[in-house]
Amino acid sequence: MSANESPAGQQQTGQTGTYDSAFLKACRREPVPHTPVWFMRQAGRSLPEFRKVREGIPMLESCTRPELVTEITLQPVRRHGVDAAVYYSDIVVPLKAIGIDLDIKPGIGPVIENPIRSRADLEQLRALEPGDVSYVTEAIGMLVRELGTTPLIGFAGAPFTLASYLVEGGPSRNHERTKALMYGDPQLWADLLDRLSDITTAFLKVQIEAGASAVQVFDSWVGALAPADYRRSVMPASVKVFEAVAPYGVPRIHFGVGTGELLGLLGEAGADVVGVDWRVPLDEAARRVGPGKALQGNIDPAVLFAPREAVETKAREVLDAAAGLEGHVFNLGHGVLPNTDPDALTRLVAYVHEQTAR
Ligand SMILES: Cc1c2[nH]c(c1CCC(=O)O)Cc1[nH]c(c(CCC(=O)O)c1C)Cc1[nH]c(c(CCC(=O)O)c1C)Cc1[nH]c(c(C)c1CCC(=O)O)C2
Repeated sequence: MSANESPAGQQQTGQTGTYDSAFLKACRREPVPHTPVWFMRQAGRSLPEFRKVREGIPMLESCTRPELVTEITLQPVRRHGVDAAVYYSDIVVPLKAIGIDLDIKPGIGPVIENPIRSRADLEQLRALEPGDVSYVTEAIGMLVRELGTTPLIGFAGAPFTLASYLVEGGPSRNHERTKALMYGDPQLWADLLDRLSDITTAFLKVQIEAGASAVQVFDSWVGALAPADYRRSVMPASVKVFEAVAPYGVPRIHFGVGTGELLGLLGEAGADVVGVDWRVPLDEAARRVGPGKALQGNIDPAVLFAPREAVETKAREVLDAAAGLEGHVFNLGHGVLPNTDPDALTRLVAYVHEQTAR
């Protein structure tokens, strides 16, 4: 039995040697040698070595170059000693790959040339074929060889968060056009989310088949919804994604921001691990999510700008709140902010490892 096989001998992942890693054990709610740590947006602008290799290369182009993707994905693993790598890409990469005219504008985010607001617009959303993102398969192949026993997390945007970009045409504070479509034309909305769930699923499958050891679904903006609306108009599409990737047996993480009132439903949607932002302490989050799930989180990313002692006090609070959990993956409550001092992240990883060594 190789290290990436379960006791039953079932092949769990294409990435050899990661099965016994602290990160995957925590996701499976098994005892761990230390609490595993990784950071959302760990690969990116907070690192000088990232800015150096990305110089002059637009974001979306960088995602199509396997050697560059491999280097950027490895940078935070080398520097911080995190317990998992997160694949360098973006939630809009599969949309670009099926021919949607979009760009990622520095300092703004994804901007869509022809937003989707009518039934005719829906035709822009064709199915994603693995061949559309062959660079992802190639990059993950290179990465899993380089990473050894460090697991690689693949990811995709959840249907609601992708829909918000597509309908608004770009980032939005209030998601008003998105909600207008959701309330005003429920059938078109349902069809839109259903197509997006197939694209999200296809993108996750490519990453798992290439060797990713876990996947995270980012529903970053879903906290804008009331629970009843989430349950009726969004949850079915997310459930479909989690069910479709379940047979692979890799842990599925489900993350959103401002989801205090939605945590129970996020748990119900089917993931193995629920990501929690900094607004709800993890012990309370565990009560809301219910049994049988690991939790991920949840230090406020802005805390990293405070002096070391304050960061450690906050990290200690997170660890204390997590003490009774079935499984805990330490993370921020949202992505690393661009101006974060990388050394503060390195120190935080060391602190969590040292405080939780068993
Ligand atoms: C909502 C969302 C997006 N993209 C993503 C999400 C979900 C996570 C979240 O909630 O923060 C996911 C994402 N985007 C990126 C990653 C890389 C992997 C990692 O986490 O390290 C991940 C996981 C790279 C990126 N994605 C982006 C950058 C920066 C752009 C650049 O370097 O040119 C990176 C490194 C751009 C992007 N792409 C998006 C935004 C809002 C932005 C920021 C715009 C800006 O402030 O410049 C859409």
